[in-house]
Amino acid sequence: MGRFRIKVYLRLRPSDKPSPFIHIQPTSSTVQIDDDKHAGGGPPKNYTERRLFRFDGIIQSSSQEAVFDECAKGVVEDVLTGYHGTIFAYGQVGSGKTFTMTGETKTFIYCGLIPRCIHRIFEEKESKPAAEIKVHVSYLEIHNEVIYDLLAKREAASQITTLEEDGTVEFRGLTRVLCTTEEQALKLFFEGERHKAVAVHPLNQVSSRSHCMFTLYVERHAGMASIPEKTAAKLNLVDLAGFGQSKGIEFSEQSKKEIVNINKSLIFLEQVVSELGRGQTHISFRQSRLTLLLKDALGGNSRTVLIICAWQEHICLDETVLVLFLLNRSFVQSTH
Ligand SMILES: Nc1ncnc2c1ncn2[C@@H]1O[C@H](COP(=O)(O)OP(=O)(O)OP(=O)(O)O)[C@@H](O)[C@H]1O
Repeated sequence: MGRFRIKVYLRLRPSDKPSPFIHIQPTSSTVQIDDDKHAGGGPPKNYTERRLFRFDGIIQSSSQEAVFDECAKGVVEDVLTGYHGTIFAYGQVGSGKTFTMTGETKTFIYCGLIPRCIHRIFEEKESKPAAEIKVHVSYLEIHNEVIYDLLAKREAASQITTLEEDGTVEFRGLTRVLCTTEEQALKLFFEGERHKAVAVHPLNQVSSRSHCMFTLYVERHAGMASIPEKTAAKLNLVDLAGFGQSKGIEFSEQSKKEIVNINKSLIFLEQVVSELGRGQTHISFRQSRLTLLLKDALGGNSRTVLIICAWQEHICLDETVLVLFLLNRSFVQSTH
């Protein structure tokens, strides 16, 4: 299968006092960030040569439903016709990744992409019984470079090993549950959420300390007039742990270890992105659990959407530029 282009969206966390150095041009989907050398802050010196960033879309104050329609709906429709899909959120601590992927779940209007993807898949299953759609789910997290099964007892989870089959990454030992209803899938997702590794961080009271992937495996067992073949595809929904500086902040030994592991795995991710951007023949996917986890998504065998979440506050400007520069350059500049 040929390489699909990865779509990149920027979601800016709402702010009462956005940095005056950030200029958003919604019509051209670009963000211009001014140099702030004189004020002693602003973009890190290495990155000053380029500060205009282009996206497939910029999300500022859209509803959760609008974010689903713009970023995720097309991927889910493709999964229903047999293409693998991946949607992942990346950004600084507290920038809105979990809000984007999970959302606030008490009322549907604030639900994020994962409950909405589940809803759309079961809507299709129920409206087309002749297609005999079967849905399985799994949920894993990578915490300190160990893979845990969020649908099983935590201590059993480190038995999971990764293997590559038919060019896609599979996880041996990971629980996969057949769900016949939307409620069942949602219940498993929320149960898994409760097992995630979280901690208090100065930028976020409930900060994810692990990379999490919820997967829906969708099989169509009977062909139909619109889609004659039987199909099988998976949709990976990934909420990455946030990167962040730890300078000047008191953290426990456990938190320090988590921060080192998170930042290290995100650096490996950026390396892979950069290798892909340069068109290298060998891509170092195997250097961390995270890059292996995202191999399908980045390597071209999947419809992939990256949502970069970012703060607009001036105090976070260095990190915002860094995230835009590192992940955005390979995907977007080469494609527009
Ligand atoms: N677009 C948004 N609209 C409204 N509230 C938001 C938005 N983005 C984030 N928030 C709020 O900001 C807080 C932090 O967001 P969230 O937990 O999603 O960040 P995160 O990027 O997942 O952080 P971490 O990396 O620490 O896990 C939450 O209370 C969330 O509700």
